[in-house]
Amino acid sequence: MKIIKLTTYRVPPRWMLLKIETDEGVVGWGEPVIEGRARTVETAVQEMEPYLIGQDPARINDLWQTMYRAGFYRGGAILMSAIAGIDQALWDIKGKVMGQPVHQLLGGLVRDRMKMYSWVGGDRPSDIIEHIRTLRAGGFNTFKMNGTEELGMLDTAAAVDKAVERVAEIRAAFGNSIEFGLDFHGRVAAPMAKTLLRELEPYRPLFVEEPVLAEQAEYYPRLAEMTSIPLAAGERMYSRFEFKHVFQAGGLSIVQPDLSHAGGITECMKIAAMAEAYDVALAPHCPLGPVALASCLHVDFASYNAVLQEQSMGIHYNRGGELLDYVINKEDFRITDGYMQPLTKPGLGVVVDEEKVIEASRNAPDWRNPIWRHADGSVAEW
Ligand SMILES: O=C(O)[C@H](O)[C@@H](O)[C@@H](O)[C@H](O)CO
Ligand SMILES: [Mg+2]
Repeated sequence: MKIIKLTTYRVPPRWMLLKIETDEGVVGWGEPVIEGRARTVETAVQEMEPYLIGQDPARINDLWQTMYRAGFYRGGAILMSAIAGIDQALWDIKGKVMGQPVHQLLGGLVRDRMKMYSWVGGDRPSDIIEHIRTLRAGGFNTFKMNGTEELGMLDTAAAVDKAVERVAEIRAAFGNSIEFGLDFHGRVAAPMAKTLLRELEPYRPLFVEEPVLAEQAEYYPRLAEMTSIPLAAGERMYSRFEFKHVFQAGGLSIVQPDLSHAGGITECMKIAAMAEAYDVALAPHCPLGPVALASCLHVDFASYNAVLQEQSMGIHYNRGGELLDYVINKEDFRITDGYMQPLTKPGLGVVVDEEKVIEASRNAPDWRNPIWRHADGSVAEW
């Protein structure tokens, strides 16, 4: 079997789907994308084509290593997202050829169902209580929200109180009947992280995500020393070579590699194994589309230390397109009592509505995240 064609489709709300065709008619789908840089990743996928056309899609490991090493320069958000989506599509092809869901090719199920969580509250966390109530009625009991709005490197007690009050309201409304993670989203600089973590401690969030920016990873162990709140990060780390420094330094209780940013299934399985060796939990990041989510789930169902899975149904980014809009087998993505079952169709288990994808790709908007500014006019981390 040989790879004969790669086609990318940028589609609303902010995703990109990749179709890899073979000379025997087997097709694989991937989701190579960096939110807000879809066109850049699209060019990177096109630049990877010479390594793939005419090659045997079964040789995923060789194709992965060639894409990673052959161009001399390597790593980073763009190239690793391009490799990620291609890798996903190659696993999709392999599963279809072998008539097996990908998790079976990864050693089979390590659990019967996977715990999912849902975003609440949007960019500027508001009316969270109602949002949690609605989602709880649908069976979720684990949530994530932004921990704060924009925050200065040195901000006020009032700004800290505002962030803490929101969390206090949640505990007052729901007690310990729900769990929630707080995503600092890189908005909190090191000087403020300690204060916020200390003030949030009594409310016992399930985790705090990106307590500081990934480029400040050396703070993770120091922050972990001063809080009992589990610290999580990983969506802006792109290979096992980046994660290894974090495992060695310690500080993270949970790693959140993104299956569409960190080299795909092949790489994230290696990151998951490294994490297990350090007793670090796995909670793949996935605010994206169905192929990215399916790829996460196959890794989750084959990884002992997978504890939680993000999914984008109803997320505040999904304007103009929802998680399952391009999926024919929507019933396979049902979430019951906050859990998903394994995807059992051959490959990744996503039956893509290609007509809808092609139609939606005709005038897909170029999604960009908002540019926030502090009161003094300087750019704020979004
Ligand atoms: O935890 C999450 O889902 C992420 O922080 C998410 O909010 C961002 O990755 C966003 O997709 C960037 O455009
Ligand atoms: Mg996040």
